[in-house]
Amino acid sequence: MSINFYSKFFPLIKKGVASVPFQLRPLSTRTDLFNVENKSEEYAIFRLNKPPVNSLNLEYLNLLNNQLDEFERNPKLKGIILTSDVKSTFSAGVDILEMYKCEPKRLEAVWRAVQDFWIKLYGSKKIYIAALNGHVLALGCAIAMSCDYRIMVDNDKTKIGITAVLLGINAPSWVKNTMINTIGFRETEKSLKFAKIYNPHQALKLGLIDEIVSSDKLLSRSEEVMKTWCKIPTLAREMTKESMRSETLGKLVNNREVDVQEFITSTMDPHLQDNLGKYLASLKKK
Ligand SMILES: CC/C=C\CCC/C=C/C(=O)SCCNC(=O)CCNC(=O)[C@H](O)C(C)(C)COP(=O)(O)OP(=O)(O)OC[C@H]1O[C@@H](n2cnc3c(N)ncnc32)[C@H](O)[C@@H]1OP(=O)(O)O
Repeated sequence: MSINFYSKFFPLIKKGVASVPFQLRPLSTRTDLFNVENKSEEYAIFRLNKPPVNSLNLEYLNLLNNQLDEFERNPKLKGIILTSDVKSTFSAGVDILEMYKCEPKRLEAVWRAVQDFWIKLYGSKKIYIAALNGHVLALGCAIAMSCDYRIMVDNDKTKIGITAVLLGINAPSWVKNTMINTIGFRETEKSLKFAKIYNPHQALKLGLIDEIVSSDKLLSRSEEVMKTWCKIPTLAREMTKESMRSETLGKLVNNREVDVQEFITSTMDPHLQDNLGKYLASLKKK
């Protein structure tokens, strides 16, 4: 049986494979905002690099989405280690400036790009290992949870979690489902309702991350895990991933318009705008 989980949801990607042979692509890609280092034919390291906190605005999301497509087009590539070159932060989530005093058209484009990113990442048949070098907040946490495995630095000051509710935001159902699939229903309910933020040891206990290592070992340990996973029979691994994830994935893929409208309506609400303004000011005041 031929299986291509990703292209089931993105049929056009198949066309890309046909028209642009991957052998012609450069081995490594470097932009100002991220860096892809091909460690072997089988896996690459993908480093986010948008200081100060890898916040995700529309242009950045589009850039990252293109790179995820690029990975999918390479049939020899089995896995990607996703990490950050920004000191002490993996990602602080969506760029709050995209949500504050925003134009509905732009907000819609941002949210569609966020959906695309999650669908590509959660739905990828490749192995994604998150090497969490620093804070992992809000959408950053959803991204980490969408990877297959999470390794975090051993630093008590490093935070991971989703505090959307403090901003007056109800996390979308695909974020809730991703978290439920990671730490279970009860812990997700407590985590989201009470805006819980965890240090690495608390997160490990909960199953939100899988391992803690010292910062100097973060990449070497991630590569060790990746090499082990690359030895697993590919087709069986892909089929297992698909069978574990297709139901959750389908809930957003088949419901994108409702999710977009809910996000726009709730974000444009004056109370939420007021909260966002205060929150931004508090971040700047620090
Ligand atoms: C899963 C999604 C759930 C619901 C979906 C609803 C849609 C919303 C999704 C989101 O992701 S909203 C984003 C929420 N993110 C946060 O609340 C994180 C906020 N940031 C922080 O807590 C901290 O910045 C930090 C990541 C812990 C890093 O702390 P540090 O002390 O190192 O840096 P500092 O706070 O001084 O920040 C530096 C600089 O960056 C600005 N900043 C921080 N986060 C964001 C952000 N998300 N968007 C835009 N800008 C951000 C901050 O204001 C500082 O700016 P300045 O240098 O100009 O002062």
